[in-house]
Amino acid sequence: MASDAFPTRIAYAEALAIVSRVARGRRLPAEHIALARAHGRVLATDALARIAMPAFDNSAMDGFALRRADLLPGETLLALRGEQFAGGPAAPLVRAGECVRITTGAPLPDGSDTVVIKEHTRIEDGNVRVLQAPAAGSHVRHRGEDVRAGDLLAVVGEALSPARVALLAGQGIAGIDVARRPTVAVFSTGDELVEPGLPLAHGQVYDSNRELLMGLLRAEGLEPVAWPTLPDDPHAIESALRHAGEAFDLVLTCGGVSAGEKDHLPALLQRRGQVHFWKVRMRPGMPVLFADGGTLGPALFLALPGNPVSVLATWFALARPLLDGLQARAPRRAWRARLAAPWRKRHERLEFLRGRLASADDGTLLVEPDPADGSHRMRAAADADALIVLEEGERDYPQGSVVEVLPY
Ligand SMILES: Nc1nc2c(c(=O)[nH]1)N[C@H]1C(S)=C(S)[C@@H](COP(=O)(O)OP(=O)(O)OC[C@H]3O[C@@H](n4cnc5c(N)ncnc54)[C@H](O)[C@@H]3O)O[C@H]1N2
Ligand code: MOO
Repeated sequence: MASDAFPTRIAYAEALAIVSRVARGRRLPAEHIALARAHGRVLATDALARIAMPAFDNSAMDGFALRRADLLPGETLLALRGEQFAGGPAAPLVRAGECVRITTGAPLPDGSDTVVIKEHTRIEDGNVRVLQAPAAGSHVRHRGEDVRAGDLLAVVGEALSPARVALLAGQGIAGIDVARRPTVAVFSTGDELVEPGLPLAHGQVYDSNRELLMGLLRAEGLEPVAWPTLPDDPHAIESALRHAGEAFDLVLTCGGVSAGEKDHLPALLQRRGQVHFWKVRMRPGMPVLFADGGTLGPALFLALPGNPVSVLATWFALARPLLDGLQARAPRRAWRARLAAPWRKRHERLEFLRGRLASADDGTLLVEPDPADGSHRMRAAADADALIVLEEGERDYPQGSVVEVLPY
């Protein structure tokens, strides 16, 4: 291959491997941030438990802490020795024939081993009558039953869910190491594009891809920056991309990347950058191009085809894996579903078909393929909620075939 040659018309697996390799070489550094800002971020260091959880034996209910051995087969009258509220001062030792009023989450007083719920007691002259004896150890949450000190609580590469952040907060962890968030610039190109809200002239269309990309990026917790729509003018495109190429980790463009007379991006990125690949054997999204910025700046450039559904497909197929790779995010879970209707695939390329997910009565995940498979059919894509991945090569998929799905 000549030095300026690059892979073209490659298989999707090859494109994904290139994306992963490039991302590995461009891993974003870790940064230490407040846990309060860590939602959705990718963990850069394993998180170990500092303390046991619960940190002490405590009551699961409001009631009275007692010694189970004191209870008789029927009712039992116990002397009320004091109280133990959550966060309150320590109650006195519970001795034979005594009990202590306790609230949910309060430490179990020394000497007691069981809690009877309030509803199963009656106060009589300052004493407590236990009407129904609980089993030994009832309503006691034991120290360390959820977490032991030293346990691995969150693993490098994990995107922090609200529950995981809450677990770490419960450990008293106030700051954490995460991968720096990639910065992303979004461009749509095309003389035909008009901002929503303005009138349409002959042959014009509203720019819808920008909102699609901004929404997809924000759903990943990123804070992308959108440029005003670029005309099909090579100088304007070069100047804007150079600005973005200096300032962002990733420049995502859409449109102007196939074979038309006004498709300037491939020539620009070949001349100024270093192209990793152009054209992937997938549908939609075939003309996608991936490059290093070269003299346009240190950013990576992923140029998506302009057709709206191609943007959706190339986002899930390549852009999201690239952003995951930059943050060293662990592989996402793969989802599989059964086709709710048969599908005949009449072309060779790998296909990202739109479909609707549904749960069958027997618990099987089903996906209904949408026959409106044109890459301009945004209505069909919006009515759908998953991409169905159909492998390379022509093939009949009978109803019930198991396919990979990418929910969105
Ligand atoms: N001779 C060939 N023609 C085409 C090829 C090819 O290989 N040879 N590839 C086709 C495929 S597949 C696709 S996908 C498109 C991709 O072309 P571009 O990336 O150059 O995209 P455009 O031509 O700029 O636009 C395509 C289509 O999408 C509309 N569009 C573009 N941007 C937006 C936007 N921001 N919001 C809404 N709609 C947008 C645009 O008006 C066009 O209709 O090329 C095929 N042609
Ligand atoms: O590959 Mo294009 O993205 O099918 O319409």
